[in-house]
Amino acid sequence: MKTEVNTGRVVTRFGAELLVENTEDNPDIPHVRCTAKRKFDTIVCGDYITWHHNEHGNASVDDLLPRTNALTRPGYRGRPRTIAANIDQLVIVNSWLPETSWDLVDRYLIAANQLNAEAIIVMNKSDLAEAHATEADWQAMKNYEEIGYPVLQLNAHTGEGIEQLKQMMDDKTSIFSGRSGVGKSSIANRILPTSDIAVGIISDSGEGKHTTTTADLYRLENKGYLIDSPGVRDYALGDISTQELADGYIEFAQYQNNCRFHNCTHDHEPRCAVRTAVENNEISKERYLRYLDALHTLKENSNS
Ligand SMILES: Nc1nc2c(ncn2[C@@H]2O[C@H](COP(=O)(O)OP(=O)(O)OP(=O)(O)O)[C@@H](O)[C@H]2O)c(=O)[nH]1
Ligand SMILES: [Zn+2]
Repeated sequence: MKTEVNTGRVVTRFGAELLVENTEDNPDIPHVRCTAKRKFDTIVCGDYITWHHNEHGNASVDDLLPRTNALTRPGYRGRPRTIAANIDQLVIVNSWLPETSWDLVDRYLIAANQLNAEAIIVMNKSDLAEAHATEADWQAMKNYEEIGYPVLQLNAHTGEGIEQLKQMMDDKTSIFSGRSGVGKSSIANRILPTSDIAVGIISDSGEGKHTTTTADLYRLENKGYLIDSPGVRDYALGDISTQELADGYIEFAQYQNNCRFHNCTHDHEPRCAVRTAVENNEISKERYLRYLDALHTLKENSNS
């Protein structure tokens, strides 16, 4: 008979074995290794679970608690596979070399909206801004701030902006996203208190090699977490509908109810309130044009 119910958060998984952070108040041990039955194969990094100790000094998973959201990737035969759960915030990392693609930033913002997560836009390599940032880039950054996204200038080499980013990650579970070479590892190294403590616990005990198919949960200062893995980092937006695309452009929301057609795609439809807002400079023309590009690509793909 079970005599106890404890709560925990999944740090990482190795097959049927989970490394779990003990989230009980004043825990006797900070981490516990739990075995999970087949029905819990879907449990991923970031999940909250309940667990109990069993006779042999080990522990078992009792239940998977409800998720606020889950990050998925196309897996076997394109079927979505969950890789991480309960993400509060996407930290979208960009740099000046490789240069920033505002299309990609928009796509991550759509993904954040889909996940119902917050988003921070980080511009790393501030030392290269003077040589590479154009007037249009500064305009784009200003526009993101105007519509409500924080934009942070950062330098992972000097540490500029790092404290501010750390504070923005307090009390939240974040992931870093962005293309290769923008500085995600460099920033993570500055933010993580010590490298990989938790994962060391399980791999030292000879539990086999850690695979990259799962993600890892890192505890930050002030009750924050970072979920990280190669799969999380190059997370890309999956198939979305035209409605989901428009929803990702959050500044359209206050206008779209005034469009003549309730299912207006804000393209060629007459009396489109979003287009009027663009003409009146209430919505950034550049972002609207990127929306139209994305819309047309989406329509082409659904026709092919
Ligand atoms: N000039 C400059 N270079 C930086 C800065 N931050 C990182 N770099 C350099 O950019 C390169 C890429 O940094 P990484 O941290 O490996 O980038 P990443 O995003 O983790 O790359 P992937 O692992 O490929 O996804 C390295 O040579 C870093 O030293 C910065 O603030 N300024
Ligand atoms: Zn419209």
